[in-house]
Amino acid sequence: MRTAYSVETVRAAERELMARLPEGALMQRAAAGLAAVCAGLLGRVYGARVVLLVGPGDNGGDALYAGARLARRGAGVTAVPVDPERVHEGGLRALLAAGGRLAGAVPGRADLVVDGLVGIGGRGGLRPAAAALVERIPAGAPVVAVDLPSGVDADTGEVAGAAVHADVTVTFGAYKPGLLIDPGASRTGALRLVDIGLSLPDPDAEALQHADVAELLPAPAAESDKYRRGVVGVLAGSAQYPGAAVLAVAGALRGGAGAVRYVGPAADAVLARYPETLIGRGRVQAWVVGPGLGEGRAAEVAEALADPVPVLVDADGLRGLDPQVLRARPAETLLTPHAGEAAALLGTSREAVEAARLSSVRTLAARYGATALLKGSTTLVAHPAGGPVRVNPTGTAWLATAGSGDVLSGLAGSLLASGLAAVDAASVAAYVHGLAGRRAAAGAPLHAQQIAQFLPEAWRDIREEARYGTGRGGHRA
Ligand SMILES: NC(=O)C1=CN([C@@H]2O[C@H](COP(=O)(O)OP(=O)(O)OC[C@H]3O[C@@H](n4cnc5c(N)ncnc54)[C@H](OP(=O)(O)O)[C@@H]3O)[C@@H](O)[C@H]2O)[C@@H](O)CC1
Ligand SMILES: Nc1ncnc2c1ncn2[C@@H]1O[C@H](COP(=O)(O)OP(=O)(O)O)[C@@H](O)[C@H]1O
Ligand SMILES: [K+]
Repeated sequence: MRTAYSVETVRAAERELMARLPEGALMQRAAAGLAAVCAGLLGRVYGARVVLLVGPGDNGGDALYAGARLARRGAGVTAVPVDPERVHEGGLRALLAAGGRLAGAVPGRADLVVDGLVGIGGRGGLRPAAAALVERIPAGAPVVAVDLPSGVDADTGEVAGAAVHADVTVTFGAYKPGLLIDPGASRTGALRLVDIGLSLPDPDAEALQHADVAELLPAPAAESDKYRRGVVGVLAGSAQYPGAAVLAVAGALRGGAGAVRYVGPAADAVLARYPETLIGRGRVQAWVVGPGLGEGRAAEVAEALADPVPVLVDADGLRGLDPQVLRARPAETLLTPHAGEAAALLGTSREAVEAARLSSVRTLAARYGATALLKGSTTLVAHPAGGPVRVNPTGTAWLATAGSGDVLSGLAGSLLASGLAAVDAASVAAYVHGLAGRRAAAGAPLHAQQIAQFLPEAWRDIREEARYGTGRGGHRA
């Protein structure tokens, strides 16, 4: 599990550790790790042109001390401060003593740029003086961000105005949620964590990795039968959107349940493609409700919600949901909106949800008393009682294709029916779906049926890598 911690938590852990260490020891650990990553990227340090963008706080201090280490190995290091009156004193002294120099403007050429403008002390978008330095970063020069790309909110991943686009981010002590969640995540490039010895409590966000998913994936026991494995009911599709039913069933058939039961007007289309589907009402261990339902189906949605089993609500099923009804349910509810549907549930705009994904998913879960999976560039899963938000590390923007969400809801519902808790079903489904999407796309456009077709391969890869370390991996960073 990759875990991430809020600024407040990181600061508290830092204070606790700093009290037990000589002054400046933590910053030296950070700078040593940063310099090592920079040296690795440069290959040859001697003679390399390194530019440090230096803000007024300790983030600038880290950059200066790392620059001093590179200068001692023969790099030509130029520090450009945002404000020459406010530069980390010890760091500047170290850099100058190592042969580095101070400049008033960003040089036109660099082999490496180090972004030490702001770290966890940054608030809001970059101010004009800092943003002006970012604009002058020489084209093509690789950028290493110190702790986080300046301009990205460490706690949320929100970006208000200008922000650095890093090729590599070297973060200290712990990942911060903003490094894992878009739009911040798309600015970090490759993530490197430098251990500075912090002891940390429970995380604020967490991302599953192959081994975690492998442990959660259901597998039939020797004495299993189709009913014991769980039956998932799919209430989806309409005369207008029969394909949504087919795609939700396609996902559900590949999600671990022993049988898929379809309810709705698209039975012919479903059977034509998947004759193994059971048709019509009957007992189920979980419901998937909503894909392609169209209008005027509220009574059927209400009927499914009245069944005391876990229910996943997606797409048209999300319209006009009553939080009181969800809160009163004796079993878990899982909502799987995209940003537009989440906006409707929260009474805000799609843009507001996309700009603040973390707070949106938390609010949604708390307000509706349901587990919430917010789809999109970074899929997030929140539990109604709080706790760490799950951040999905797999996926590709090629997944933004019609019907992709229907496959996801079928898959997640099938995992619910096989007994996973809603948070696990949601985050495992997003993980496997994202991996299948990447396999299916392989750099080219894909369509939703392909995602479903690649689910077994993704599933197998996860199990194999966890067991033998032989899979092809699934992590974005
Ligand atoms: N603590 C530790 O043990 C360790 C900490 N470490 C390092 O310290 C970093 C935290 O350092 P920090 O607390 O000094 O804050 P930092 O990120 O440099 O930013 C504050 C400065 O930026 C300014 N500023 C703020 N917002 C801005 C904006 N939007 N646009 C422009 N400027 C803005 C703000 O200006 P002010 O508001 O004061 O005018 C203030 O001067 C942390 O990320 C890690 O790198 C490591 O060495 C490991 C050990
Ligand atoms: N920019 C993106 N990057 C990664 N994944 C995305 C992006 N946009 C959408 N997705 C994923 O694609 C799927 C789209 O689902 P949804 O919006 O419900 O589409 P549909 O309703 O057509 O099925 C979700 O799994 C979502 O997380
Ligand atoms: K930075």
